[in-house]
Amino acid sequence: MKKVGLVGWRGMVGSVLMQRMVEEGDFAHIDPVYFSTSSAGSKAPSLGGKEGGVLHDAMSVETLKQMDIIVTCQGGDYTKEIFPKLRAAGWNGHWIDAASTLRMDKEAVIVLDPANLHVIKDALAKGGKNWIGGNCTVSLMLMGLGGLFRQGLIEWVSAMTYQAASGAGAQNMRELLEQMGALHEAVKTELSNPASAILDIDRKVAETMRSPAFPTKNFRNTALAGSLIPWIDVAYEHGQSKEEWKGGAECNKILGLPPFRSPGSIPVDGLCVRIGAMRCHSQGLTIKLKKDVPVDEIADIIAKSNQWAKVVPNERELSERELTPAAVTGTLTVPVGRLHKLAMGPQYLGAFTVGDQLLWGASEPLRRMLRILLD
Ligand SMILES: NC(=O)C1=CN([C@@H]2O[C@H](COP(=O)(O)OP(=O)(O)OC[C@H]3O[C@@H](n4cnc5c(N)ncnc54)[C@H](OP(=O)(O)O)[C@@H]3O)[C@@H](O)[C@H]2O)C=CC1
Ligand SMILES: N[C@@H](CC(=O)OP(=O)(O)O)C(=O)O
Repeated sequence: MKKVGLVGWRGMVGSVLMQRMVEEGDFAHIDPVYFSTSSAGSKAPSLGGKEGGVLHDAMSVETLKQMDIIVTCQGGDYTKEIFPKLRAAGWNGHWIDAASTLRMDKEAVIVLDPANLHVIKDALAKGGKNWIGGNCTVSLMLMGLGGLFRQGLIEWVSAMTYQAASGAGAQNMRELLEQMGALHEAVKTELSNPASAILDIDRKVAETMRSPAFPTKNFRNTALAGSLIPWIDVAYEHGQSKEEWKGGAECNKILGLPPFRSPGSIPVDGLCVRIGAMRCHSQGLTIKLKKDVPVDEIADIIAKSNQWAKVVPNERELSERELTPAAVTGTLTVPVGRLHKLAMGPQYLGAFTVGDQLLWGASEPLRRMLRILLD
């Protein structure tokens, strides 16, 4: 049985991964070895009916070297420090990683098997060893629209995103809730009185979210609750944020197309915005099709692209009920709705999609890559 080193298993992404591995019976196929950057020597968890033993030092190249496969959700700094040392020490095992550090490396494949099994299989056949999970927004878009890409129907995509607090980390999810609580606290007396003036409530809410006492440390001194943040990650190039750049760069790499902005690649671009959802990213998509395809055919292609993509008819009640973070959170379903031709012409398609960014956006592609290596 393959020795699989698990690093970052107790973090937010790692915990979701462990939960999914238990649900899918993955532990039955591996000999799990747990690592920690902070508590080596302590008791490891026992998951999937397997005794975890003790935690090993995640910084020890000597111990890591004994693994056949390493799965890490520990983060980019860890990858930057440990991965080159491990390879330099001659380790030839498989490295499965949630962090973005290695994504654009020539040797690495960005894994999302429902969309790019062919790319994964090609790389495996050529001896590939580095398997990196994609950016959450990109993976979720491809889970929803994979069929249209696969059939070569897409000329370009503009993705306007509505990204959840979880993408910024566990502390940000907590801070969002603290902000919501602070806003409610500020007006709870007025709210309990149906006769109170809404503009007074609104004024108090605005004062509260602008107050220095409002909890904003994790969101870089900005309110998210009752507001939004129209910038995610660092500035990159061409006026894009890095999150926006990843849309084009990673999407093309995942699909095995030429590099973003080079001939033969598909332009993917748009604005990435943080909103007050907990862990589901949503995207409003404008898609230029290569030809005029009827909407019912498009819906059919999307519905058949994988078992998780689900078409929501373009109707008000169904969209309100099924095409929302509240409906999707904690599930693997990726609904795609609001499908209709836009006023720009018959080749322009509007769509809206939602997905859990801790599942398909982070942990699930890693878990599935592990199974591809094991099966
Ligand atoms: N957040 C996201 O949406 C996404 C994240 N990623 C990648 O995954 C990486 C990990 O992200 P995320 O899971 O959010 O990071 P976390 O901060 O939740 O966890 C990372 C590590 O922090 C340590 N840690 C310290 N204190 C705690 C605590 N109280 N509870 C749990 N862990 C703690 C753990 O390491 P130890 O046990 O060694 O102490 C843990 O493995 C990111 O850096 C990113 O590269 C990828 C896609 C999406
Ligand atoms: N940047 C994403 C989350 C994330 O971790 O992305 P990446 O895996 O590309 O670093 C967000 O903020 O929603």
